[in-house]
Amino acid sequence: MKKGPGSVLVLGGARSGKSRFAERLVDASGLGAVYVATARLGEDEEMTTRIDHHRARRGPDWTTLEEPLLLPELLVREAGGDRVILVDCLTLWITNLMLEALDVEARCDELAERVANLPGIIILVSNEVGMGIVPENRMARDFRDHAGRLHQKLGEVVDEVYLVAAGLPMKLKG
Ligand SMILES: Nc1nc2c(ncn2[C@@H]2O[C@H](COP(=O)(O)OP(=O)(O)OP(=O)(O)O)[C@@H](O)[C@H]2O)c(=O)[nH]1
Repeated sequence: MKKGPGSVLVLGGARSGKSRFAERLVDASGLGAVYVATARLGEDEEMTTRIDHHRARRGPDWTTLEEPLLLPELLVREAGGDRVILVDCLTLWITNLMLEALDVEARCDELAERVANLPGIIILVSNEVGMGIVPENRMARDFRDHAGRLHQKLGEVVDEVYLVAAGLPMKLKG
């Protein structure tokens, strides 16, 4: 990964090892680490346990920010300086926008524009959800489409793209 300004998209399925890979990129940069979680805390016990594991793995050197909705705004505030920002994950952000009935496409356009223009290193983690059969449920189909469209938009503007499967990253761009 570049040490200068740059942006990276890390895609993968559930439990693919994408978060761990993204964290390794941050560690390798040697810069201050900011973890931006889009998950809402306290949704259920199982999620709380997962989050505890993530926090323990990251350790005390990371700054953690939790932002379920206002992600572009947060990046504008936090990007730049001697920090790397890791956003985990975009698919949960899309879910949160959908549950609030917000304009997902407009927010995704804004995110891609910010990522293309902000200083510093930004690493975005997202679930590749489009490879299964077409869901019967309308909301699930919309979600899948939003995620696919956002990944394409970001794929155009970021410097590097990886797809992680079985814990192994495959470089798609950069
Ligand atoms: N609110 C909050 N969420 C967190 C924190 N740390 C991690 N998370 C959330 O945990 C989620 C990722 O956890 P998992 O579901 O275990 O990851 P996964 O995608 O199944 O697995 P991998 O592909 O291996 O990363 C992300 O949505 C994060 O937002 C935290 O400190 N606070």
